[in-house]
Amino acid sequence: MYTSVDTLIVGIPTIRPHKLSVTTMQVQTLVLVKITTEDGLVGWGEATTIGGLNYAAESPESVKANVEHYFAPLLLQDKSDNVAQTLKQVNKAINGNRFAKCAVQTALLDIQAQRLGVPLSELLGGRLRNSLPVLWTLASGDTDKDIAEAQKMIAAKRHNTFKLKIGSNPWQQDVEHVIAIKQALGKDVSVRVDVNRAWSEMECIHGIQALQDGGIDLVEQPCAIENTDALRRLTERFDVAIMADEALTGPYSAYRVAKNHGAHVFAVKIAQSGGLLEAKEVATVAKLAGIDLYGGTMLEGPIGTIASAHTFATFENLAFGTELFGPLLLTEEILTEPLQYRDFELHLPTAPGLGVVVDENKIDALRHQ
Ligand SMILES: O=C(O)C[C@H]1C=CC(=O)O1
Ligand SMILES: [Mn+2]
Repeated sequence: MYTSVDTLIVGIPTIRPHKLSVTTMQVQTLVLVKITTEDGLVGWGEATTIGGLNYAAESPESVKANVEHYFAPLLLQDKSDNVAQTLKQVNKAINGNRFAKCAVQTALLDIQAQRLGVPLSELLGGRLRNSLPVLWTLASGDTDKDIAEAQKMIAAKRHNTFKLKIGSNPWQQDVEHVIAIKQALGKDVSVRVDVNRAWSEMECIHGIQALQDGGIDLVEQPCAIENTDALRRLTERFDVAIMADEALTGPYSAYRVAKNHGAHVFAVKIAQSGGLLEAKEVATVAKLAGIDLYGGTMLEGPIGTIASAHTFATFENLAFGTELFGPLLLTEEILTEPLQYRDFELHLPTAPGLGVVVDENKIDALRHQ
């Protein structure tokens, strides 16, 4: 029933350099998976990462190679007409490759939801909200530019919560930058930081204390991915919310962190979780352990972003909102109608499946491979 599986790599310049501790992005490389069926349905998924292999263990090129060589043959010979069984087969036959699995699962669920005539969120348990709060990440690397950018976003009613990417300078310098921005924006604007695992445990102790004293609301993945013991100790030590991000690589890792209450908040990402269904499992683990939720991004374009939105719209608890701003960081639109951002929120579409229409001519023009 599946007649083709294509993986497209699309490069889109960002609106400004986006500086993280692991890389500085000038271009985002979207990885899109397109699956077609015998009866003419088309499903889309996305497996975008950040900075090649700088952020995670899958690159755009590895996703493309593995989808073409391993996922596609499985799907093309699948006659089951049963998505759950197809996904089970894929998970049984293929180890790892969570980003690729997420893109393939998204496309299959997009097709299934279109076939049933319902928005994708309905296959994931149903929507508890039709729009999601979206913060903006300030990452120009310059304090004054970041303040001006934040003020512009507040005035335009686009974002009123900000995350600062830190960790590439000595911690004292980064903390000074954060506190200057917090002071300029005032007490009603929530400011959070993402250290992207750059600090040692001692740097975490000093840096987080200063951030907590300066009125920062949340500290994301301050220490090494594997050092979940340090993350737990920081969670016990501080009142400011400590969030696990890169440490979460699907339901099992979520369970291991949750078991010891190793974070106050989980950043749930569909790609890191290995799919939308697995992201739901991560959210359930968090709920059972009394851990709050935040809807994370791999800075995907509109397809991964709206797939994430369908998933996060089903979460009971979304105490820290989302960061589903990826498409707004890009200079080119690849949908015929852009995603709807207004009044500080992303509004979900109501059409069947993902509910978006991909502009394939635009993609052809931007494609690398
Ligand atoms: O959270 C991350 O680590 C990755 C990403 C999310 C927002 C952003 O600017 O970078
Ligand atoms: Mn993060």
